[in-house]
Amino acid sequence: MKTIGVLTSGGDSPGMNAAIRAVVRYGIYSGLKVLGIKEGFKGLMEGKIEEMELSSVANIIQRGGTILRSARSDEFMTDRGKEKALNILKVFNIDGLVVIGGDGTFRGALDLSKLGVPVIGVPGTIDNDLGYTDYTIGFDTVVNTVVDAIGKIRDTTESHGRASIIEVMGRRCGDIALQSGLAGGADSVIVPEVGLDEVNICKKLIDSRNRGKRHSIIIFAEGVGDVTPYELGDIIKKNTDIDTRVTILGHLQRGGSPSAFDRTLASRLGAKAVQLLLEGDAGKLVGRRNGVLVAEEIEIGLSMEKVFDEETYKLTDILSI
Ligand SMILES: Nc1ncnc2c1ncn2[C@@H]1O[C@H](COP(=O)(O)OP(=O)(O)OP(=O)(O)O)[C@@H](O)[C@H]1O
Ligand SMILES: O=P(O)(O)OC[C@H]1O[C@](O)(CO)[C@@H](O)[C@@H]1O
Repeated sequence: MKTIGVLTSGGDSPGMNAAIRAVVRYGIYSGLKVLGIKEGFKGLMEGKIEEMELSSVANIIQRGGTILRSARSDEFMTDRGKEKALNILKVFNIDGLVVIGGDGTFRGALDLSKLGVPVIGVPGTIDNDLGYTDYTIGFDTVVNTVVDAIGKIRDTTESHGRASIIEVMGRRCGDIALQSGLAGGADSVIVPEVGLDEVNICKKLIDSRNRGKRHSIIIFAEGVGDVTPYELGDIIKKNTDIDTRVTILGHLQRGGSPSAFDRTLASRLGAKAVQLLLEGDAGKLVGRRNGVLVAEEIEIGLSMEKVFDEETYKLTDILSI
């Protein structure tokens, strides 16, 4: 193995830069030439590639976003798109590839692996929606960002005696809502894994109001579906007469400097990805389970079920009585 490429794909996540830095520095330390592929699989198909030096990744460990930029590409999902990508990999003599992204990115990696490309996936997504790893890079930072936002929203919610519904990201996975809900002392957490029980939410609000509680915080995961946070606000007003406000945290959650946890995870996983390529042990996803770094076959890692943390869900409910 002489030359490796690295790309970031899907939604960016805080810590992606730390992972790029680790791949580049560990690669160069190991005697490899490292190429940075811009804009994910799209940039790969278009040959948007440049050599990375030690200095290319200086001063980025603390920065959010991704210096390689990210993209989502439908064309890459076609046979023609993958043919283009394979061609570019040959033109640039890329012997191994590190892709940093979420489950969609890993499905793309699996396709490339089946076509004979030695590829390693590094989990960079805020959603924490992958079953084979306890944490994805970016999740910890986002939870801290959301907890900080909850604290600020709580101040004004309390002053006005309202209920605040705060929508957080996480397409099909309630982990961001769940962890930030517990850490932020939310009264209710609504996640796609459980769904919305508006009767129970209204009952809880009335009970706590009757006990003298002046305000409530409801965390609403964006992937819940049928009812929007605004519709939930209307339902609450109609059934409890409690004034509600909705805050959609949106992309504010994905920016900002990564936490120490995410920087550490990204650094360790980026280096492990390069190690596996050097050992000829490609076609894997790297991650962390029970504090230990792991590597799973891409297909197996993708098929591992993401287990919903019922215990934390119940605890959040109990502690908010
Ligand atoms: N089934 C698939 N087969 C091949 N390539 C795929 C597949 N699904 C997604 N991809 C490629 O991976 C890219 C990123 O996927 P996606 O938009 O789902 O983000 P992601 O990697 O899941 O990250 P995030 O969880 O942050 O959204 C897609 O734009 C597409 O090019
Ligand atoms: O960047 P976009 O295309 O708005 O995507 C937003 C989605 O990406 C994620 O941030 C990561 O998958 C989701 O939580 C969110 O639904």
